[in-house]
Parts: sequence; structure tokens; C-alpha cells
Amino acid sequence: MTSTQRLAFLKGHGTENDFVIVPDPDGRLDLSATAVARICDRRAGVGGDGLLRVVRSAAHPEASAQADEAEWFMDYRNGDGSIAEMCGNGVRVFARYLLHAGLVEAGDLAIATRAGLRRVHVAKTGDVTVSMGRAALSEDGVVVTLDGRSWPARNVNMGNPHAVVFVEDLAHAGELRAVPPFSPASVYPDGVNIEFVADRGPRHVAMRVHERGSGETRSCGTGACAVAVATARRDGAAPARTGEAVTYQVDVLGGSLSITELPDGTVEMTGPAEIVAEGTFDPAWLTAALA
Ligand SMILES: N[C@@H](CCC[C@H](N)C(=O)O)C(=O)O
Repeated sequence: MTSTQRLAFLKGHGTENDFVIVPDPDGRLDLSATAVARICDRRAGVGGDGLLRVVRSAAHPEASAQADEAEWFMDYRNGDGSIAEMCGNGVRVFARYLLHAGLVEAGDLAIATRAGLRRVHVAKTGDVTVSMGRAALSEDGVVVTLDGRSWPARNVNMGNPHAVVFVEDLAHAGELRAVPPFSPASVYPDGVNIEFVADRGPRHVAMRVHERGSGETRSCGTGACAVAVATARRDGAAPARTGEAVTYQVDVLGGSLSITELPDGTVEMTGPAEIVAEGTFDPAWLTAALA
């Protein structure tokens, strides 16, 4: 890109997990971690928990194998510029963007991600539903410690890693300004998203999350799925065994998500996704940010 070209961006969110959306259909942009962190900076940049680069699957080496089934690849980056495999709120916002930009029709579509294909249902307005794949749960003896308290954590992989901790009171998660200490570190060599969960009622919980690469956010879609499945197991609900789907409402600081685990083990998430603004980067600022 030359400094005279204006690069467009949009801003969107899903339950207040907010993203800078950068359309780059032909995969021409070289977005370093530093550039992403500058764009996501809430004071000196556009600001966001993360960035969604919109690239044709065929134009991206990590997605070309999915190009036959999904025209578009979600190149997701955390706010610090690090790469993550998957983002559940992001994929709903990504689908909302594709429809908003006239790149897809309303209805069912597939989106390529680093965690594989995700099938999405997006209508002209309203909530977006995404099939998030299967959760992989394991007991690895992980313990999370914060402000003098310790809890066992459930390890859940939703394409990306999560440690789910049940607490009596979400206030026990404190300020969440830094990654809550956990051990053994070897379970999560690439870092982890940590969810604190409290009961709200039958099949209804609330959570707070410290996201790898973004800090405390107001919502995490993959985290809400991890929480729903971990809570279902704690409650003795196992759709694969009983043949009955189980749905949990998961409240986050920025709203609420509905998560259903189906008898085939796949997890569906439904929640809002909005585009709130469109703009262009100042060319001189962007040139410096990309340098
Ligand atoms: N906010 C996202 C998760 C984004 C990725 C995560 N921080 C990671 O590094 O795994 C969501 O909605 O799932």
C-alpha cells in the first residue's frame, strides 16, 4: 500500500467484544503484531479487543485448503497483535460484516478460520448463530490462584484454549488486570483464556473472562461455549449420552449468549453482532503504524 491510498476499516461488536474490521480481499496487507496493536490501541488507535482481517480464503496460505467450502477467511488477531485460532464473537461479527458489505446473501454460509470451517446463520437483522464445533475437555489438575484464593480449573478447548473456574461470586475474580496465575504452566504452553463462572439459576450462569492477548474483555464467545460445556458436565448433563440437547444462558458483562450442546457433540452459539461505524485510516498514520 502506498501512503496516498486510503484503507477502509469498520468497527463492530458482539456482546461488547469489539473488533476493528479490515477488508483485505486479496490478502495484500502485511499486518505485523505491532501494527495490529497500534490499530487496536484505545487511545492512540481505532481501538478494539481484536482485529478481523477479511481475506479471500484462496488468497491466504492458512485458508486456501478451505477455499472450496468457504470464500472468506477470518484472520483474527488479539488486541496485542498475537494470533489466535478462533474467536466466537468475532466470527458472528465477521458474518454480519460480509452481509453488510453485500459479499454474501442472508442465510447459511461457511467461514474459514484457523480452527477450521465454522457454519453460520445470519439473517438481515437480529442475532447470528454459529456452529462452533466440538469442545474438548480434560482434567489436567490446573489450579488458578487469585487474591489468596485457589480453584481447580476445567481445561476446555474450543479451537482455542480455556481454563474454566467455578466461583461463588464473580467479584472473587478481582480487578483482572493481569493474567491470573495458574499452574502447571505446561498445560497451556501458548497461553490461555481464563473464565470465572458463577451460577445464576437453572441452566443459567454468568462469567467474567481474562483473554489471552486482550486482557479482561466484556465477552468471549469461545469462552462462553467452554463455560456452557464445563457447566453441563458439572451438572451431569451430557447430550452425547442422553441424546438430548442442552442449552445454557451465559451472561457476560456486555450482554448474554445462548449456547446449545447438541447430541452429536457440536456446540451452537447465538448472540448479537453489530457493525457500528465505517471509516478510513489516515494514510500517514497508517504508513507509520505499518512500518
Ligand atoms: N474474544 C474471542 C476470543 C479471542 C481469542 C482469544 N483471546 C485467544 O487468544 O484464544 C471470542 O469471542 O471467542
